[in-house]
Amino acid sequence: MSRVLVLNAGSATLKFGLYEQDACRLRGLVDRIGDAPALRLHSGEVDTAGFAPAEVGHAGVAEALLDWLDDCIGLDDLAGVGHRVVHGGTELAEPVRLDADRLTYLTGLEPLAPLHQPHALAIVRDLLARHPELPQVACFDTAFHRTQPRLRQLFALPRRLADEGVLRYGFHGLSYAHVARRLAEVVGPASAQGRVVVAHLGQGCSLCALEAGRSVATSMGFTALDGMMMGSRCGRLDPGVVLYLLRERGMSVDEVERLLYHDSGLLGVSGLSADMRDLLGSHDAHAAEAVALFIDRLIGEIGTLVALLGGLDALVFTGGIGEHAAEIRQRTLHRLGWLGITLDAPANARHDLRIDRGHSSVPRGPAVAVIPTDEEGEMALGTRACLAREGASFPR
Ligand SMILES: Nc1ncnc2c1ncn2[C@@H]1O[C@H](COP(=O)(O)OP(=O)(O)O)[C@@H](O)[C@H]1O
Ligand SMILES: CC(=O)OP(=O)(O)O
Ligand SMILES: [Mg+2]
Repeated sequence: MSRVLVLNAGSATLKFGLYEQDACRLRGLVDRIGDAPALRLHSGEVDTAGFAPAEVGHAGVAEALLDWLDDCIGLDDLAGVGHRVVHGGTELAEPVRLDADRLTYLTGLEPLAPLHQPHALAIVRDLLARHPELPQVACFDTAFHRTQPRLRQLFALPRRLADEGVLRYGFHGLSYAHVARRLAEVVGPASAQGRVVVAHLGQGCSLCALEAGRSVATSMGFTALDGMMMGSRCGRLDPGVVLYLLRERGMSVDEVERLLYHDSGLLGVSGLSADMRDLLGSHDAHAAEAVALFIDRLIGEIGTLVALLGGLDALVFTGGIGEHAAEIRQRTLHRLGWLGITLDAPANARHDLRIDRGHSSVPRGPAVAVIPTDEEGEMALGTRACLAREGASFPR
């Protein structure tokens, strides 16, 4: 039976899935990297006792996971391994087999995604050393957005920089591709082909405008720092702030990078936590302000994309916060009544697939949906398609 393993090196977690044909056979993640790494399987098993020591960081955790997978499932006889590599730059816009040239190209993009790209590529190299014959495939967050019109990819910077690749790329494309795949079933074929805004709200947060199921605009840009406020990233920021910190505060480039990627967002404003659950459960005034800012920024991002789309047929929430935080959805939707949105509060509290009132009675206003994301499932599809296309010894 041909089996594909997928690995998703996110900013805070390392997720994996083992797929046999289209069925997921084993799924899990390592979280609390850098603190107390624990391996958790979706079946409920948890290995916290010495899975990997706290001090090993991303590379050590990946090594421990590969050891575990080697023992547990035998990596050698897989048809291939798919990796989430967030940045594919201008050249790579669909899943590709990894070879030395492509690895070099993708390594050159590491500064554009410092929380993700280096970790994913370190795993590729580790696997290459262990199992040189094993086909490895990169699946890109940026790929889904490469269909965007040129205007949406441009910064208002001198033209030569755009020619050199300083463009808005957008991220979370694997998540958006999965949502686009499920849209028709959840909101109906007409709305799915219409003007749709998807809010991916996890550790990283971004929004995407879809027309006929294709990305036409998104909130993230050159890097995964732009747009929506996130767990520990600032999102959209006046670039003058960066100049001020560098020149007037004498901060180094590394210190500013740390501030923007690790110390900002929900964590920076609350002073407490990057985790939305902690903030929603807190009575602290700064936690409340961080949540209020998150909602205000979310409404602004939705408004921008609705304006670019010229209207709204469906709004979709996904990602850890989008799927599980009913309070965030309710407080956001409460302020979007002007769009004709109606909220079915009990459905929202239950995290139903459809949470607008138009669903149960006469259709009215845009559909509002909660669609659980599945980046790993999307990567499994992309990896198989790539292996078939690129003529690997597939299926084995
Ligand atoms: N029940 C919940 N209520 C509020 N927030 C939640 C809930 N479950 C998960 N989250 C939030 O989702 C975020 C993680 O999202 P996720 O998509 O899993 O992250 P990642 O980007 O690492 O894949 C965290 O901020 C977490 O607090
Ligand atoms: C691109 C990005 O921000 O990803 P994540 O949400 O996994 O951090
Ligand atoms: Mg994520």
